[in-house]
Amino acid sequence: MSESDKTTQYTAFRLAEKHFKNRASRDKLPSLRKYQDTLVDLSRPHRQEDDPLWHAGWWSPLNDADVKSASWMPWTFGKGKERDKGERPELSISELKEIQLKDGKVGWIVEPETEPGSVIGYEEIVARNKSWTGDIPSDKLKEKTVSQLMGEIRWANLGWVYQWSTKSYDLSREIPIPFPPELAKICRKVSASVPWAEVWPAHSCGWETWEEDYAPDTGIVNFYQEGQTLMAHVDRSELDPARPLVSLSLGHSAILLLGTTSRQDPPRPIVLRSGDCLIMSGNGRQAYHGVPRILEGTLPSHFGPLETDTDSMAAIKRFISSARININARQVFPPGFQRRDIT
Ligand SMILES: O=C(O)CCC(=O)C(=O)O
Ligand SMILES: [Fe+2]
Repeated sequence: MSESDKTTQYTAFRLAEKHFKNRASRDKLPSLRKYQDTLVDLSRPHRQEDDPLWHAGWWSPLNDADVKSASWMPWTFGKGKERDKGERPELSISELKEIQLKDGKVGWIVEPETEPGSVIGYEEIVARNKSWTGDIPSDKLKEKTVSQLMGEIRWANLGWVYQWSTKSYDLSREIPIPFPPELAKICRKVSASVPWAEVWPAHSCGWETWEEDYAPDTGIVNFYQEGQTLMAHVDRSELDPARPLVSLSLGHSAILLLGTTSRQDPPRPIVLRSGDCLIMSGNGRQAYHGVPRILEGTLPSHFGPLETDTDSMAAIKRFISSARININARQVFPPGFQRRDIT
């Protein structure tokens, strides 16, 4: 089978995943050239020197290993230090709508082509969640030390217990793991800072009440070691298909691919740095998305160890030194719905 036959078997989403996943060129981040027209880089710092991505050489022509054409070379005009690293091109995000957030910060609206999701309804979601069987550890598993497990942990639950393999919540338990009130406060504050009428001027997807009643009750904390990925998916196990999902990034930067309702459409790469916040809401909740790459060498310097670190802070910093953490807060039960007896 020829190379071109092989590539036509893949969806556009899969091809983008393969591009960003590719670690064949050691110490080289994937080239951005193919995607630069659509790349969203949320918090482009004013000084490149302050940007761990720049330090990691993301913008360097040396990282264009997979591109043979020499016709695109904004790099060649770099001076001094910049010549070594490559100059960061002015990537345009001008086609994105910029919004003034109520807390004075700036946000951007990315509109994937998606249809509104249908309200699944309590019965269906309960039926779906009934298929949750819990995790039965295989008896072939060997004992592991805590540090071995720390390298393997993929996610933890806050609130209702979520199982990635079945994409369902365990609603059989009466009381979920408590959702940390401080985290709920942060997520509510983030959501309240969004002028929703400007985000959804032509749709009513329920945003009119979010300022009062958005209250995340569940969070998935995803842990990614360098080299680990999250495949394309849509999160649709929550009762309301449109309510905000607040996603916070910590540690290494990552590429999140944001597609449409079809995997056949090419996704848009979004750089998520430590501290970035992505909110998925309304129709946007129906978009395929995934994380094909943790960008090595991009840990902000403030995660470096300090003499004064407590033991727990030192352990956290050791973990994050090769990892990214994503906190993904959702509201499973909108107002008026509660877990009913489903047994
Ligand atoms: O890691 C991320 O940024 C995305 C995680 C995600 O899509 C999810 O938890 O549903
Ligand atoms: Fe997701």
